Amino acid sequence: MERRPGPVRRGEEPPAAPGRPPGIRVVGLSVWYGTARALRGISLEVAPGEILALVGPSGCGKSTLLRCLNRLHDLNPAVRVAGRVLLDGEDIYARGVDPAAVRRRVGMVMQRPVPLPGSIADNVTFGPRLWGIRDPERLQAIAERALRRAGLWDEVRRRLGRPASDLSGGQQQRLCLARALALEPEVLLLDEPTSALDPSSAGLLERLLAGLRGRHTLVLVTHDLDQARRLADRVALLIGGELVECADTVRFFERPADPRTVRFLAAAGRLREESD
Ligand SMILES: Nc1ncnc2c1ncn2[C@@H]1O[C@H](COP(=O)(O)OP(=O)(O)OP(=O)(O)O)[C@@H](O)[C@H]1O
Repeated sequence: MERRPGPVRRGEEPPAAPGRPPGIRVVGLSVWYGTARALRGISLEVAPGEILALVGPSGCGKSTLLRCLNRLHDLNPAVRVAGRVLLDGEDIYARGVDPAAVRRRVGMVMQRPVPLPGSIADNVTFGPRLWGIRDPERLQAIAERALRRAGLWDEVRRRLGRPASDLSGGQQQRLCLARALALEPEVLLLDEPTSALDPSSAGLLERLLAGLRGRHTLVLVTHDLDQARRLADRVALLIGGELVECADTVRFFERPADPRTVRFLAAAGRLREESD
């Protein structure tokens, strides 16, 4: 099987061809915002091509963990990250690894769709243009492919030059997905991607994400336990910055091992009674 190269070092062209997506291994990861510790020695693995859902009460550190996986905290000097994050065995925090190249391999979709100023096409081709692709035909092909994969092509094909802000909220979130997919990321991080959407747009996005399984490795932060159950192959529960349990989705919901998981699921009304 084709192996992808490791994290790209400064001055190298990042990999673009999709092959087997990488596995992720998080080892002893801790994060501090100033002196406040937000993550406490998290270790977990994400298998190549699977969807891992991160769940837990508000403030438990889900988004903090997600932002470690593409070195987004590097942009905030008040944040300290300790530990390792390995993509196919290579530490993305190793000396000489370019964070921008990591973020190309590890794309992200945020909770609220925030289109960039400019047209629909400009939004989708933003990343590829940043990485030096100039040929208009190539950019158009990239935009079409990404918009198709994000389920938006048929709705926007005749108005690619219109402002992205003209789109509905649900369309804007799919545009953000297209913008991330335009760089052919191997890993996709999703921070509550459907929570700001109406149920129909949320359902559509969820089906699109399910379709990405296998071609990308996905890590999804969600408060929606039904969504985690529908989408994820495995679920990880964080409480107070600690990893409580990481298990196959069915086992997580039906036979949780840790009493704190049992309490969390019971409080959310998601624990089936023995007699069920
Ligand atoms: N930029 C920041 N500066 C300071 N503290 C922060 C920052 N971001 C998060 N925190 C703190 O770190 C802890 C974890 O926050 P985080 O956003 O990762 O939790 P979360 O589980 O994603 O929460 P939610 O479900 O409410 O989005 C919280 O105590 C939060 O207040």
